[in-house]
Amino acid sequence: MEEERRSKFKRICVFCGSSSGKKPSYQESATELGKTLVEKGIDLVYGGGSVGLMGLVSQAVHDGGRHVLGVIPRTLMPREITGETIGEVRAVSGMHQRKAEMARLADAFIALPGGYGTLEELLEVITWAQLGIHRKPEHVPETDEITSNLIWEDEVQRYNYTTTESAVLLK
Ligand SMILES: C/C(=C\CNc1ncnc2c1ncn2[C@@H]1O[C@H](COP(=O)(O)O)[C@@H](O)[C@H]1O)CO
Repeated sequence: MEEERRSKFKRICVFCGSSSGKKPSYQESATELGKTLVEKGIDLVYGGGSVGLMGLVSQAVHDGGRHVLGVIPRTLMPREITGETIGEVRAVSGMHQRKAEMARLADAFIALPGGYGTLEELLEVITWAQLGIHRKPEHVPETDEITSNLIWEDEVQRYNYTTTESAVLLK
């Protein structure tokens, strides 16, 4: 029974807002996602720190006893920027190295609501998947009205700026 609940993914990367936002259901789903990762025996890699939705997901994973790895550019390390860090922290030289490291370490990616940073991170891993640089799945929950509205899949596909195969990369 325990085995059945286990996921094939060992470590998932979560992209999400460094702000909590003002929609309580988004905050609740961040904590819920953290708990789901714990139930399925999945570790977390993320942008580090305890601010916003990032803090809620990572706290739930950490509280549940799974490994949390935050990848933080040295320039963002001061506590007033990222908040208290939990779990393991890996300092990297910059934003590009952070994204490369998160992508390398994760088996799959989930994006929760967020701003430009979240969207940029998500679009990069989708683009890399489209180019065949990796074959790791990306997922945006349907309840996320922000990101799912911004991923204009239907339009991009309608005007032939992506293939049918690439349009379904986002599951
Ligand atoms: C700008 C301020 C705090 C930012 N602190 C961050 N700490 C850690 N990681 C961050 C931070 N800001 C962006 N990130 C990365 O981008 C994603 C969130 O960006 P968004 O624009 O908030 O959606 C997240 O996944 C991180 O990897 C002080 O106000």
